[in-house]
Amino acid sequence: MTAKSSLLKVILLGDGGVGKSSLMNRYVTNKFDSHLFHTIGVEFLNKDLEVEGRPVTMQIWDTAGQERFRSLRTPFYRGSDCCLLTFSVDDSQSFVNLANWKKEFVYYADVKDPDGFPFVVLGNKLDVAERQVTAEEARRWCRENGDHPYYETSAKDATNVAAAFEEAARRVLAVDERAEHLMATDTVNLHRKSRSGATCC
Ligand SMILES: Nc1nc2c(ncn2[C@@H]2O[C@H](COP(=O)(O)OP(=O)(O)OP(=O)(O)O)[C@@H](O)[C@H]2O)c(=O)[nH]1
Ligand SMILES: [Mg+2]
Repeated sequence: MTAKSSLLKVILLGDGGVGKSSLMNRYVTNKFDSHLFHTIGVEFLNKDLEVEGRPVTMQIWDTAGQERFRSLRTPFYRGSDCCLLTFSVDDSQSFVNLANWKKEFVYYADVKDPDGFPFVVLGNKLDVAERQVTAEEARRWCRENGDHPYYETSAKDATNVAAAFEEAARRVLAVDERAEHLMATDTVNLHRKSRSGATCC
């Protein structure tokens, strides 16, 4: 009997033009289009994969990064299992804005435990020569803002794209496993005889 596939909702956030749609398209269809239009609102695509032997259906939500579409995208944050905070290594403002994106997500997704929530940070457009953000700067931000995994990607030549999305899935499954473990150890077994034989009442 094949194991049931877990459905994971993964959302891409980040400034307009950093490459969110391109990353989703590269990962799901393995295509790259250098003349993509700005996303309006949100779109999603599904991708089936296996993570550590477990079947997973990843529902990837791509959002409009432009400020004017904030009210169109924020209602879709709720219920996300992982958030991919995306910037472009050739655009320092998109890197500076990561903190705002994280704050916006935590607020509208109503995340109860931001420190325990799986974020993955993507520095896209690695193929572009003129960088404005160094890998060290980006890694330091990730370390200091929640110890998030960091991937430098290129939707154009596919560098690290699958690796970044697979890490997102691993992080979600790890959170689920931790929660299941806590549930299992927290539940009191009312039928088990107490070891010492002592009775409480
Ligand atoms: N060189 C290079 N260009 C890229 C890469 N990823 C995206 N682009 C280009 O950057 C532009 C913006 O990419 P999009 O994927 O539309 O960006 P977005 O984050 O979805 O933008 P919004 O929909 O406005 O939020 C497009 O012209 C892409 O072809 C990349 O890895 N390398
Ligand atoms: Mg887009």
